[in-house]
Amino acid sequence: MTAPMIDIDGLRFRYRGLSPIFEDFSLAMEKGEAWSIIGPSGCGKTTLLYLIAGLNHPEAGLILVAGAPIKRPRPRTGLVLQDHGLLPWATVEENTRLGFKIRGFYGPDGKHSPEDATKDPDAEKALTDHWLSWLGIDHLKGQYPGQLSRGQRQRAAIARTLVLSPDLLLMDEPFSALDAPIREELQRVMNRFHRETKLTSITVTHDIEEAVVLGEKILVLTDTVNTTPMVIENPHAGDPDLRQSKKFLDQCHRLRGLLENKNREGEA
Ligand SMILES: Nc1ncnc2c1ncn2[C@@H]1O[C@H](COP(=O)(O)OP(=O)(O)OP(=O)(O)O)[C@@H](O)[C@H]1O
Repeated sequence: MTAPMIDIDGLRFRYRGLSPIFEDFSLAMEKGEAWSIIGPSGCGKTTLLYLIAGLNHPEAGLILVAGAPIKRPRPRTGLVLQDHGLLPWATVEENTRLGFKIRGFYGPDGKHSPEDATKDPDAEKALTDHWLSWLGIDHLKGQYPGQLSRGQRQRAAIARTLVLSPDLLLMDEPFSALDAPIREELQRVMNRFHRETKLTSITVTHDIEEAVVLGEKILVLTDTVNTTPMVIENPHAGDPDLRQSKKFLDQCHRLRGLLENKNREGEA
């Protein structure tokens, strides 16, 4: 059996002076799975994502990613945030290539760039062209972020992450600032991405429909301390016609019920 992509073992975490968010929390996420994380505001969704990203550090327990304990951010983990974070003075193409520049600056040090990375300008150009075109924004590569719609900016941010060939994709509320039709369009893009690449991905969301559309497995967190993880199996995530199906409505209804119960437990 191959090792899980993410193996969380006995995690304890709290911010200084606050009550614990995770206590003896263990969970495995297998290679190739698409996960959603949902839960009430302040329950620790982003905190968990940042722990997996190596931006937060456990007080106790261990988090392994691709078999190695996480002590700091790893170069092969891709992170997409709600606020796309594009450089306003650089074009879409320059923004997309930013990661290559940073990797080129530091060299293959294992921190900013994988230790086996080699500099290959032709490969970098091919990857940039591929992902800009795959995301449908190649015609915008000479534009600046201020000239793009929000959805186009988020596509550029995704391209910038994907050109670096991550083996794990973490997304924190990536589409929450977008209007519903654009958000649904980008969810379809990510469904297609997962079908084609089978990259392990985790999306933090507060949106029940988004959790059901994107996550083959849905982790439900609670705003009291998280101990035993609650995981909902959601095998129909990514089906192109899911939104129109009864399965979708049923799953959203079930998740809404769980979240309401969890909130009530939190208030009790
Ligand atoms: N850097 C920090 N220092 C101290 N407390 C923090 C920090 N970041 C988050 N918190 C607190 O920890 C708790 C969990 O925060 P987190 O951002 O992980 O929640 P979330 O589930 O992602 O919330 P939301 O859905 O509102 O984004 C909250 O009570 C938050 O106020």
